[in-house]
Amino acid sequence: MAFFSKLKDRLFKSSSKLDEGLEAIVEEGGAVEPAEPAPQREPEHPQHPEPQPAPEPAPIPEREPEPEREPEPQPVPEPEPEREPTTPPEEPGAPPFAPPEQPQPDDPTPAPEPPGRPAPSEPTPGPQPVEIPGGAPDEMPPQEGRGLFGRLFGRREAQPVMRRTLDDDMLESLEELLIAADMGVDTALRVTSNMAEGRLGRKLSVDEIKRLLAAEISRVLEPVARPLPIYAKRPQVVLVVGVNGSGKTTTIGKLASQFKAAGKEVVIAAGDTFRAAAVEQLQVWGQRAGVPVLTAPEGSDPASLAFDAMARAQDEGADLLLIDTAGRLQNRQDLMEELAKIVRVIRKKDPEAPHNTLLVLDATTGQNALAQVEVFRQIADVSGLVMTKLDGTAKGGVLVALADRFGLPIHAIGVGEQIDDLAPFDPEEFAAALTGLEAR
Ligand SMILES: Nc1nc2c(ncn2[C@@H]2O[C@H](COP(=O)(O)OP(=O)(O)OP(=O)(O)O)[C@@H](O)[C@H]2O)c(=O)[nH]1
Repeated sequence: MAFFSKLKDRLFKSSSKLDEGLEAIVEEGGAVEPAEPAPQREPEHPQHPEPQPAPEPAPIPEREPEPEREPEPQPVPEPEPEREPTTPPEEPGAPPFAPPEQPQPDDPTPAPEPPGRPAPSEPTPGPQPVEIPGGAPDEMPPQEGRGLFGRLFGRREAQPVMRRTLDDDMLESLEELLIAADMGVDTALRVTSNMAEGRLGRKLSVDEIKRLLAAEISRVLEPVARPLPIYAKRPQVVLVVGVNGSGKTTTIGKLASQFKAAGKEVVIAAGDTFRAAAVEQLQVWGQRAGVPVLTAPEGSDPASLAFDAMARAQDEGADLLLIDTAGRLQNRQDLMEELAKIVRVIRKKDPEAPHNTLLVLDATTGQNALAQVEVFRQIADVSGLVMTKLDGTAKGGVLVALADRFGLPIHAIGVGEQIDDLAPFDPEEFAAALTGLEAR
């Protein structure tokens, strides 16, 4: 998958850190095992768990008559009000939105399975050992290392490989490595104890450890990997919150472009009226995407802009209204009041709005992202996360900690500044990239 290699290249810092750390751990107490007789055939995808085809984005079907749900009185939109979702658009760009939500407890109509993505798995009650995907890969030398006969007939020559016995010392080193990779203490402990479950005393190579680690990480991430749901509601109002510089404006620009490319009518409200530069930046994105950007004079009331934008989006029958907001956490009380006011006024137009409140987090802030989630959950009704700047940071592990701690849906990740550098969050892909496993 094209995005995988991009993600892997760009997560280089995180994966190389883990790579090097794992090698050091195995070398420290390991020994080179003599070559073993090799099995006859090499699996097609020795490097990846369950060699399945990569999940493909599903197309957005025409907005068609879907059974209207009876509006229910919902004073607080938590959990997310379930509406009829549509499905996501085709390539290009694999937009990070659209597969329908899983049925909510208050929804009498079960949502259809999201195409192209397995349903989020139930949280596993306790540690359950996962199979090392791909079997015993280190017995399999790379293609170049095989003799002509081996290559012709699928036989291969075994090569010696360094292995270390999984014991308490090694687990401790693994924990430290994961903590250093910004996974957080609790998550690192949970992941390593799951890795150890039923495997203490086993000799493991670096590659086997990577597979185990990737499988455990993937298991933590799976339940939260949910693309931004698209509702039949018009306009679907998406409020975008986050601290200054986290990537809100860029994310809105990317989303607007991708929605527009998928045939949706989008309106943007430049609600950060305190930063002229942010407004200009949004205007540039809007021009690029061919999406109107509503602005207001610097320092004016963002709530009144949001109200106007809502009115315009309704008048024009827009599918989506994306509202940018200020991220001045220095004065939390002000920001809380500002966001509350925005919500209050748009609810005059649609009592269920905003339909999504996206918190945009900058991966380079590492563990600080956890604190930001705590704060924004207090001041806004955060319904999902977007993590930006996963390119060029060694702190990608924080996403695993976020998933483990909050369980909030992670809709998309940003790995660059270009329009197509926002993609749906794929847990397996991410885990493989983070641990430095090869592409499937
Ligand atoms: N490398 C990289 N840079 C990003 C990504 N997303 C955003 N950026 C950059 O991060 C910087 C800040 O992004 P903005 O979108 O302006 O952030 P913001 O949250 O809107 O910031 P304010 O307007 O100050 O509130 C810009 O230079 C973006 O180009 C990403 O995924 N990767």
